[in-house]
Amino acid sequence: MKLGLIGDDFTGSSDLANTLAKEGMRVVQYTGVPEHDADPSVEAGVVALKSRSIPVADAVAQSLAALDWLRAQGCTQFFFKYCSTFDSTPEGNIGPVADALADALGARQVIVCPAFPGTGRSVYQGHLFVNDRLLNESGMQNHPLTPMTDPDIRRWLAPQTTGTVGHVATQDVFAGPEAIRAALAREDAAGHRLIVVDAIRDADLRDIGTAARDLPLVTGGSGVALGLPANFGCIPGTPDWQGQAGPAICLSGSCSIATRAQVAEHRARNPARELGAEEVIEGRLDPDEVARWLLAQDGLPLAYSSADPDIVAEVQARYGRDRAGHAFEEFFAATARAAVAQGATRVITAGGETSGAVVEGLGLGELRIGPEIDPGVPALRARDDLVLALKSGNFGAPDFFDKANRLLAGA
Ligand SMILES: Nc1ncnc2c1ncn2[C@@H]1O[C@H](COP(=O)(O)OP(=O)(O)OP(=O)(O)O)[C@@H](O)[C@H]1O
Ligand SMILES: O=C(O)[C@@H](O)C(=O)CO
Repeated sequence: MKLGLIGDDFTGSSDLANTLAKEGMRVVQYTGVPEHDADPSVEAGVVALKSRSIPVADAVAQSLAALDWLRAQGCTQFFFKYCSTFDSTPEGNIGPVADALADALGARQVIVCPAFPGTGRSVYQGHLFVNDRLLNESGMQNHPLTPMTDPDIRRWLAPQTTGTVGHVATQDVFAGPEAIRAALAREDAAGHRLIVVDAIRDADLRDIGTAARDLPLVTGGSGVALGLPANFGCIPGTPDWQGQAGPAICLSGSCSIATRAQVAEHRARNPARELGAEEVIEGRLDPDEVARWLLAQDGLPLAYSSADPDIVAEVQARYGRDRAGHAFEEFFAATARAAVAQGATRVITAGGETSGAVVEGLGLGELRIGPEIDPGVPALRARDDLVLALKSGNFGAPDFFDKANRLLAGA
């Protein structure tokens, strides 16, 4: 293994694996830290954690355990993947995990770059944009777990790290890899270890990748991984894919804007069942029964709890944010388990936390990466009889569920 990657959620990890696979790396996504060594043919190993919204100390401990395993597999460079919308709170977990990994590796000049132009996320003069909106006006200010209320990544990161935050601005990035290297060295000399790097185009990300060739640790969204495989001599290509026959189900616990639009579009033409917060949280809904309902439908069935921000706020005020979140996640995991036990072979999930709960609930250890469905979302093979698509909240075209199902089926 050459490149060792640690993802703070499962959809984000598959987004990252997708980028590396398209750039020609042989990549596998692991659910948590594996207990065995990797197959020697794997060039890039993505250890998917569910560490974005857990207590800081747990996120740090899990990330360090992942780092130990990746080091033991022979990796020479490491990557910490977080969300392209920099999902975190003033306590963490991006800063503390980046600090801990940098300490363990003795790394300096640690790039911090959430940009992902393919999905509209760019970093300009230290500020994160989603398309033409600043992050804090993009809808992310209403995120149920990590509301993002400041678009200045330097300012948002500052309270999360023990050091000071540096910046490599667009004018240096546009000047190419040598200028980026020089700017990183300048920020290092000024005493900054975590350095926010601007990027607004894929070409910028490739140049940053070239500049990062000898850096032990890079952090960011999947975008900044774009330029890394070339440093290992990889050549872009399309991963192989064998379609999977059998029944499909969709599960959505994401309340993000893109998912809510996808749910509305899907519901208009397919069987869809809304999971009521009261019933789920108070344990009055049976996941086996919901799984039976899903498998009894014609068309592509969807079970969802996706709701508008005012409804989510009411649910959280009544039950508490964590209790509500966990109840839905456990419910989706149990429903997926029951549906697969009853014969489902294609499972499409929306939402990072939701997808993580489902993959863990299904006990899937390794995911092989197939072709891209939409930017940031690959087809995944878990077993000979089970394929998945794990969609990040704000990713995907309006008809994502249908599109994913067609590609997973090999149509
Ligand atoms: N109706 C609801 N009321 C309150 N909380 C909900 C509701 N539906 C889902 N949730 C919770 O909101 C959280 C949504 O997070 P999740 O990561 O799954 O989606 P997302 O944030 O849109 O995706 P991503 O992290 O990929 O951007 C989960 O913890 C989920 O259980
Ligand atoms: O980077 C992104 O936006 C996604 O991969 C993600 O992590 C959303 O949960």
